[in-house]
Amino acid sequence: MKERGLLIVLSGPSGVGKGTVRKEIFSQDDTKFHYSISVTTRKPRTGEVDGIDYFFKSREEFEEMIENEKLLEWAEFVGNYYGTPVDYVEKTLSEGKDVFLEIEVQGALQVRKAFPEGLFIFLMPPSLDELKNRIVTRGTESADIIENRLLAAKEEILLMDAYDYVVENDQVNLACDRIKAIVTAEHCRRERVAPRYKKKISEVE
Ligand SMILES: Nc1ncnc2c1ncn2[C@@H]1O[C@H](COP(=O)(O)OP(=O)(O)OP(=O)(O)O)[C@@H](O)[C@H]1O
Ligand SMILES: Nc1nc2c(ncn2[C@@H]2O[C@H](COP(=O)(O)O)[C@@H](O)[C@H]2O)c(=O)[nH]1
Repeated sequence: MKERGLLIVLSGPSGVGKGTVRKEIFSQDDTKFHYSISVTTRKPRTGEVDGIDYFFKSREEFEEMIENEKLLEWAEFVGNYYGTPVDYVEKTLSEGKDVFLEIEVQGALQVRKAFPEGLFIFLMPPSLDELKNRIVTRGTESADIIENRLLAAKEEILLMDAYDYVVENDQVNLACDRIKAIVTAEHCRRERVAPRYKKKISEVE
């Protein structure tokens, strides 16, 4: 039977740079991760494409997916539903490929329960002032939604201890390198390299 892939979960407060870091990682030639496209009831932002950025659904459609157990996890975040289609994750992992989720904290904690063997990374802003600066500068949300996302961020940051790693996103390229190094180390630790070395050691003994 094929060895299952690694489930990598990148989470953190709104505006910290999860999407930016994820896109940078996926733009690099050596990336072998498979991005799980989420489902949301949020309206598309300018430039966002259905089936690439998200699968955009109505609330009724989303609730039907919950009802039919089509989601690995889901959360209502500042007025919209977000969720991870379970079939894609299961199929891709069973093909031995690594799956990359970019999700908020409530969802990540649900995935932790379903996949305790996953790799959970929390992306941290250099400061709360910088987080606010980033989300305001992005210019995609109204002032009241920004306020609510920043309020949520304060609660979310308190949960960082539930993650395996905390990575600071001070500079995009550095955050990407840190995440890629963590995944490589995790592969070595888990199954790829470690058993080979264990075998070599037992041969010496
Ligand atoms: N290291 C960085 N330094 C400066 N600006 C950054 C950095 N990383 C991301 N940004 C900027 O911060 C803003 C928010 O980034 P991004 O949309 O990737 O955040 P996010 O965590 O995915 O947000 P959300 O959870 O709301 O989708 C963007 O304008 C992005 O260009
Ligand atoms: N629990 C989940 N959270 C998700 C998922 N896809 C995205 N997200 C997170 O929602 C917030 C808001 O996203 P935005 O695109 O409206 O800015 C952000 O933290 C995303 O990471 C998901 O499938 N499940």
